[in-house]
Amino acid sequence: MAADKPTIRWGIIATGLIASWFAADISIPRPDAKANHIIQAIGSSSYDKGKKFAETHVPGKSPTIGTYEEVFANPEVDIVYIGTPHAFHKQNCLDAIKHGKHVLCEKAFALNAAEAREVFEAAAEKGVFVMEAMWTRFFPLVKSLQHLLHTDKVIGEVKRVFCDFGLQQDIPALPAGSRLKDPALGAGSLLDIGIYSLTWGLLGLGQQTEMPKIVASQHLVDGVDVASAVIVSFPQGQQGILTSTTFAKTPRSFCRIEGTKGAVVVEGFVASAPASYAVHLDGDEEPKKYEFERIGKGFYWEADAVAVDIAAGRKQSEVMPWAETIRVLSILDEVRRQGGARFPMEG
Ligand SMILES: NC(=O)C1=CN([C@@H]2O[C@H](COP(=O)(O)OP(=O)(O)OC[C@H]3O[C@@H](n4cnc5c(N)ncnc54)[C@H](OP(=O)(O)O)[C@@H]3O)[C@@H](O)[C@H]2O)C=CC1
Ligand SMILES: O=C1OC[C@@H](O)[C@H](O)[C@H]1O
Repeated sequence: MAADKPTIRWGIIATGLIASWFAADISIPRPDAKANHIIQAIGSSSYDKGKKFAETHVPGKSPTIGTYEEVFANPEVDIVYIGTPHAFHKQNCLDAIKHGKHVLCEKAFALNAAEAREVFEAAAEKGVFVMEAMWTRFFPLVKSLQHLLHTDKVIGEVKRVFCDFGLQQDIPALPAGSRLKDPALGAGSLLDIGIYSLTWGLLGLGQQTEMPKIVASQHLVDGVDVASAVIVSFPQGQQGILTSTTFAKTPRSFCRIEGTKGAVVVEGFVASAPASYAVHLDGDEEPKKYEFERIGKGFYWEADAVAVDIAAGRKQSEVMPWAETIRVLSILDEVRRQGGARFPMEG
């Protein structure tokens, strides 16, 4: 373990898909890691699930297995990683914060902006670090793209971003308790995958912090949105045309950013770290391709950033600050207001 880097001890709550990806990824030895990551504790609804999770995804180590509450109360845990369904994020965050733990909570950070505000107020009062795990914002590809678009302005003024994310999930065929089907768990394509289209749209259009004008339409099946189409418009005329669906797997996902001098196409799956983007400048015969390598899936980029922020005493990330989580959720709130998707606990 490198002594010149911060060391952070994680408590992971939930043993589902994302928790398994996160645990495996931060355990990968990386020469360029910015932090040492220790998985200190696993919290689960079932001891057996926790034990199996540890054996499978944290092999050779012996994290403490317990309930969520035991993870929150564990003095050897610095930060709690929350990988539960959307509907539980607010309470899980509040419980962790109450025990003085830092928090990294999966996207979507909460069901709506009001819930997120409640969590950030609690974090500010307790003086702990909290961040939404919108890992996309930490990809080296995304950082490179933002620099190319907004610092070097290689394609001129960005005018439009098109982003679509489709995942084929046969929602009616899923079991009743699935987080993708049950509105009480925060189900719906918008919070699950539409949030990626929105993220690429906001990042592609620039660093605006204001709320855009929003026009949205959703298609609901049994109260769950299976398709969402959103147009965000900013005062200078920039527009994001941002869609998501669980009807079909759209061809490897898609993101195209158009400027006054050319366009950028992001190639690959926009929810996992894409491998490349291509810059098509007006008048050029061939696009210029920028390629990015990674090991594992790439969750360690956000985890490293969190560890570095905490070691520096910061309470928020500059890359995914509280105000941005609230802005994203406020946009999603408005999309659902226009589109009709409601969660039962919202009344
Ligand atoms: N960043 C990314 O790429 C991804 C992010 N996500 C996000 O991660 C979160 C979880 O998604 P995912 O891992 O796919 O979900 P899963 O359904 O695979 O896992 C959720 C886990 O939460 C726990 N849980 C607690 N209460 C319930 C309940 N009532 N019903 C179901 N599970 C419960 C369970 O763990 P236990 O029983 O051990 O307590 C369960 O295994 C979501 O916010 C999602 O948007 C998901 C996939 C990818
Ligand atoms: O964040 C996500 O990305 C990958 C998808 O499989 C998953 O449903 C979603 O939560």
